[in-house]
Parts: sequence; C-alpha cells; structure tokens
Amino acid sequence: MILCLCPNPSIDMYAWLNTLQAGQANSITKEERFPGGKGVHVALAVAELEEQVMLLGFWGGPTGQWVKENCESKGIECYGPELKDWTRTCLILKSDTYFDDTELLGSGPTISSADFESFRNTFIQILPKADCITMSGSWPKGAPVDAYAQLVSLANKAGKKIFLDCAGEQLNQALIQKPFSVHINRREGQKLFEEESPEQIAFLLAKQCTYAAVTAGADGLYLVAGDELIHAQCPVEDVYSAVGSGDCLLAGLAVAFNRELDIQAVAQLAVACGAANCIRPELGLLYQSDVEILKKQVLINKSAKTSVTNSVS
Ligand SMILES: O=P(O)(O)OC[C@@]1(O)O[C@H](CO)[C@@H](O)[C@@H]1O
Repeated sequence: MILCLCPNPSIDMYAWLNTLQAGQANSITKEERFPGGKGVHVALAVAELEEQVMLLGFWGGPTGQWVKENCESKGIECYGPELKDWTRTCLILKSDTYFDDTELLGSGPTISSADFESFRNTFIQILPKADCITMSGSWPKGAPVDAYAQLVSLANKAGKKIFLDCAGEQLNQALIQKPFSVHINRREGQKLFEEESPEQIAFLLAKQCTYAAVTAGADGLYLVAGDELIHAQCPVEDVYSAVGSGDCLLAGLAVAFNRELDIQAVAQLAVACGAANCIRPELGLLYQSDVEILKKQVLINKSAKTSVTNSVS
C-alpha cells in the first residue's frame, strides 16, 4: 500500500487560446479539467500501475469534492479534512502556435492550525497501513513551514520509506530529517546548491538522503545512491505536454522501490512513467500500456562518482 500526500490539490484546467494579450479580452477556444495537484497525479499514476493507494489531502468545498470523487472512482482511498474554502484551480494556457504551455497556479485555501493538526492526526492514524509514502507539492497558506519535516520525522520513526518532492523552505526543513528519497528538478537544484550540472546536484543532494533523484527535462533522470550514479533517459517524439511528468516519474520511483526492484530497474520504470505522461493529452495521467512500451526504449548509463566541488551547507 502506497500513501500519497497532496496537501494542496487542484482542478487543473487546460485553456486553449489562439492569442494572449495582457489587458485585452482573450477568448478560450477549448477547456478541459483534470484532477490535479502533484500528489493527486502521483496517486492516480500509482493506481494505474495497479498498486493499492491511499491519498491524504485537504478537500475544499465543491471543487475539492470533485477532485476527491474523481480519485475515489479510480479505487483510491481518500482521507483528510474537509475545508469550507474551495480547492484551487491551476490554469495551463495552451496554444498550438502562439506560446509554450504557461501555468497560472492557484494558491488554494488558507488552513488554520487546527486544520493542520487534523491532517497530521489522520496521517498518524493511516501511517501503519502504508508500506511507503510520497509527499509532494505545495502546502496551502497557513501551514507551518516545517509541515513536511514534521511528517517526515513521524514516518522515519515508523520505519517507512519516504519519497519527497517539494521546494523552498519546506524542502530545506524536511532535508534536516534525512528522508529516504528526494526528488527535485534541475532548476530547484540550481537554486539549492548554486550548481549547474544535474549529476553534481544529485551527488550534493545525496548527502542528505539515501536516494537523490534529479530530473532534467528531456535529458532525463540522474539518480544517485552513495557513490553510484544512474542516468536514465527515455527519448520521445511528439511531446503533448510535460506538465505532471515529474509527478508520474515520482510514482514510478515509489512503485519500483516498493516492488524491491534493482536500482537500474527503478530508474527505468521511473523515466518510462514520466515519458508516458508527456505523450498523452490527459494532464498528469499515464497509461500502463504506454509505460510497458516506453520501458523498452529507456537508455541507461551507470557510473561512479568522479568529483564534487561544492560543499553542502
Ligand atoms: O503548487 P504545487 O502543488 O507545487 O504544484 C501545482 C502544479 O503545478 O503541479 C502539478 C503539475 O506537476 C499541477 O497539478 C499543478 O498545476
């Protein structure tokens, strides 16, 4: 059983536009809605890979119910406090010709300390049922800055493997607790370590966790464990959208570790899941049939640590 946390779910809406001009009325020519928020995507991908899933989130108003019911219809067990404030909408502006995918991220409802306590208590209650835990995405306003750190500490004490994907101060605080696996993208790594190379970022990150996963867009995944580096890439043509592919990659990592696959097979499944999301129009979703085909196309390189120049604070 994999427990996925999504503190700030969303309705992700693709809005198609022919043009986009600030200060003008712009017509949306087509709109599509999907259940979203990083942890919701992870949970849906894990369910598609035929693992049992629990999903813990804050569910706000009718929009929150819509996301929750969508997940329940896929067999996902949903938990977490209900809020009066509505779950956010994240807009992904799409255009065939005019611009690249442009995201407008809602900030979501504001939670109280009682709401956070309720979330934390539910986490403690369901933790014994989980074999491993994914924690990903932002927190709603009002959450403590060490929200993930508190939950990582609880999960570590219970001996559960954590797969963490977050940014900023939540990440800094959580790293102090040494989560099992940390997943960041290259951009976040550059900010964190002032280092350009994804390999070096992964080695630096690996000082604070057992497995460090750094994604670099089309350049794939750099996965470091101790002195060992795996670089895995899955070349795909006709990328529809990369939004949500990091979430699907995280789902692949958690599922592969949970199945106790060897490290190369972990990297292979993870990048195939990320690529499977890119080729389909459904935002943040993947199909197992695509994953099986893409797994065979994954290119893997294994090497040992050479030199890391920066030091980690
Ligand atoms: O604000 P967060 O939670 O960090 O990220 C939100 C988000 O960008 O992440 C998903 C794509 O990865 C989308 O569902 C959503 O728009």
